[in-house]
Parts: sequence; structure tokens; C-alpha cells
Amino acid sequence: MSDVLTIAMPKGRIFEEAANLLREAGFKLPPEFDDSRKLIIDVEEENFRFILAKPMDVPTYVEHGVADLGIAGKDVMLEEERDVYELLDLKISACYLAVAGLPNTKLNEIAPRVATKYPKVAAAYFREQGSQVEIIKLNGSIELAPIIGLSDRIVDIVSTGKTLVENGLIEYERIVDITSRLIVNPASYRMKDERISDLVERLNHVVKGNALTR
Ligand SMILES: Nc1ncnc2c1ncn2[C@@H]1O[C@H](COP(=O)(O)OP(=O)(O)OP(=O)(O)O)[C@@H](O)[C@H]1O
Ligand SMILES: O=P(O)(O)OC[C@H]1O[C@H](OP(=O)(O)OP(=O)(O)O)[C@H](O)[C@@H]1O
Repeated sequence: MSDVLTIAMPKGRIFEEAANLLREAGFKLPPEFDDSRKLIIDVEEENFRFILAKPMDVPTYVEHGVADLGIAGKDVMLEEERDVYELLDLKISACYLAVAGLPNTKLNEIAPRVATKYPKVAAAYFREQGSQVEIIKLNGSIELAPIIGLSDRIVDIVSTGKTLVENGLIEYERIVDITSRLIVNPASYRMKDERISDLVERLNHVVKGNALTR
């Protein structure tokens, strides 16, 4: 019997699309996969162990090798800068990172402030623009920051744009397009190459098929 493959799955909005991809690739996932509070789900039939993690933590589990593989948004990859390989763009959970703020406003000239859940990405972006800004780390409801005067700008995820519109904010710049990626621990990739290559091939087939039917 071949080794078990441990896969870190992001709980939350990516989960369902990621599970659907795996099923479309022919992997049999039990019903408990869709409706359970368990954090570890063993699928013996496929020789998979799934661990269900916070999306931002997925690359951490993979870097440390407690998961061989993981599924993570490109936003998380850019922010976390973990020592993992990106194997495949799964083309799911599409969105983008953008700079937004109140309409007709400029960065404060003396003490510009940017609120975000992505401090590294935001700092790198403004550095490249030649702006020295103070980054204020928030964990959610980022759109509040410019409205209540905590910051001049935010760097946040935009998907439909509804949250910006409903809070009277506008997008100033699009930073980077985001989709979810299949990532791997470098040592696992060497040691379990056959199983991982099979998984990548099957997922790639589905991803390509989905692109054609879109
Ligand atoms: N509208 C969106 N807002 C946030 N993330 C999105 C959106 N659309 C797609 N994504 C992707 O989903 C991932 C976030 O998923 P989710 O919102 O479940 O996690 P989270 O932000 O860590 O949530 P929480 O902290 O509320 O548990 C992001 O990393 C991104 O790649
Ligand atoms: O463009 P939209 O489709 O409106 O999506 C973007 C919003 O969704 C995310 O927030 P989330 O729902 O994860 O809540 P949070 O503020 O707690 O992070 C993101 O941070 C934006 O606020």
C-alpha cells in the first residue's frame, strides 16, 4: 500500500469549490466531507488524510511538512511567503487584491495610513510606488477603516465589488489577480512524486476542461 497523502484544505469559502474539483477528478470523498465539524478526515479508500485549516494557515502546515499538499489562495501565498512549491493554478475562488478608499481623497501627505489584512503585500506595493505608508493590520471588516478615519486607503480582496459599493468606497488600483493554488512541501514532492504527479495530472485535466466550458 502506498503512503498516505495529507492534504491541508482551507475551511470557508474555498472549501466547496476545492472539494468539487477533487470529486470531478474522480476522487471519492465521503458525505462527512461536506457536513462535519471534524478537523481531520481520513479517506481510506483514496489513501488521503485531509486536515481542515484556516485558509491563511494552509502554507504553514505544508511548509512544516505535516501536510504534503495544500490548497491556498494566491493572496495567502504572497502574504505568507512560505517555503513551498506551487504546483497548479486551480482557477477557483477568483478575486483580486486592490487599493480602495473614499472617493476623491488622497493619501495623507504627512502620515499616510493603509489598513489591511495583508501587511506584507500592502507594504511591498506602496514601497514599489515610492510611498512610505504606515500599515495598520486588521483581521476583517477592512472597509470600516477609511470610513471611520483609521486609514486613507485599504488593501483588500474584491470579488463582486458589493462590499466597496455598499460602504461608499471606490477602487483606486488593482494590485494582483487571485485564484487558489495547489501547493506542495518540497520534501514530500521528492518522496511521494508518483502519487503527487497522479493527483496533479487528474486535477489539471479537470481545470483545463473547466476552462474550455467557461
Ligand atoms: N470575496 C472574497 N473575500 C475574501 N476571500 C475571497 C473572496 N473570494 C475568494 N476569496 C479567496 O478565499 C480566501 C479566503 O477564504 P475565507 O473568506 O473563507 O477565509 P478567511 O478570510 O480566512 O476567513 P475568516 O478569517 O473569516 O475565517 C482568500 O484567501 C481568497 O483567496
Ligand atoms: O467584493 P465582494 O464580493 O463584496 O467581496 C469582498 C469582501 O469579502 C471579504 O470579506 P469577508 O466576507 O471575508 O469578511 P471579513 O471582512 O470578515 O474578512 C473581503 O475582505 C471584502 O470585504
